[in-house]
Amino acid sequence: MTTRSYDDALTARELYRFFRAGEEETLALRGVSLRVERGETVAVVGPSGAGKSTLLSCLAGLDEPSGGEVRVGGVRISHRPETERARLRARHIGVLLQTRNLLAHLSVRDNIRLAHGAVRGRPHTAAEDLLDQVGLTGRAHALPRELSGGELARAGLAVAAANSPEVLLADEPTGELDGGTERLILRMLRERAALGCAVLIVTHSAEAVRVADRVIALDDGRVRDAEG
Ligand SMILES: Nc1ncnc2c1ncn2[C@@H]1O[C@H](COP(=O)(O)OP(=O)(O)OP(=O)(O)O)[C@@H](O)[C@H]1O
Repeated sequence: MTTRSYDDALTARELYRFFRAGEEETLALRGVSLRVERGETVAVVGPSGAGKSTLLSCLAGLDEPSGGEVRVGGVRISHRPETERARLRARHIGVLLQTRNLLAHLSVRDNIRLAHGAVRGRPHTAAEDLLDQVGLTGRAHALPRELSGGELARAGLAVAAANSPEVLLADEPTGELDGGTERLILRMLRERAALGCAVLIVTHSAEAVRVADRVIALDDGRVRDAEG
């Protein structure tokens, strides 16, 4: 039996995020609180504009919430200088964004190796094993521009998982995949969770929702419902 502790979880408390453009103000997050335990896979769902990507960016420390806080392994990542957030992210968090996360001039394998080198002393999974897990064996030497949308997402996931992060965050990891490849990716994410990772995915996929331990529904910047 695994021992679970509050500090091991990814936690967000009362997150607010306002955007101001000229006269116009958008409240993308209106007091979102959530928690993801080690070993747990959580799916975040909701209509377009609900705040899902904004939430993921705040959880990853890529964006600063206007209010509230985010903790990873008990350590606050929000409301810190960007360099500190980047250091914490490199050490503890793997993130796949909708804009994807590969450097254009490096092959898929070199992108993974770059992620390996980002933090010393962390266990990392060999590039070949990661490519196998995401179904990209044989594409190690490809440049990002030579990959399809679905392949880019899978390569990005391999990079996100390279340093065995405690928290894995992925925005639409299976959005452009056929059924078989989607199941492969969901299995890879579940395996990461089984190794003790806290996995959170933003998704519109019914299959991803089905395999998640828990679903958090966002609507208009608020958590509407939680099941599981
Ligand atoms: N940088 C920004 N500046 C201004 N408004 C923004 C910015 N980023 C997001 N928003 C607004 O915040 C709201 C939430 O956007 P977000 O991208 O988080 O939604 P989403 O649920 O991920 O949508 P989708 O499913 O379409 O990707 C939207 O109204 C969006 O227009």
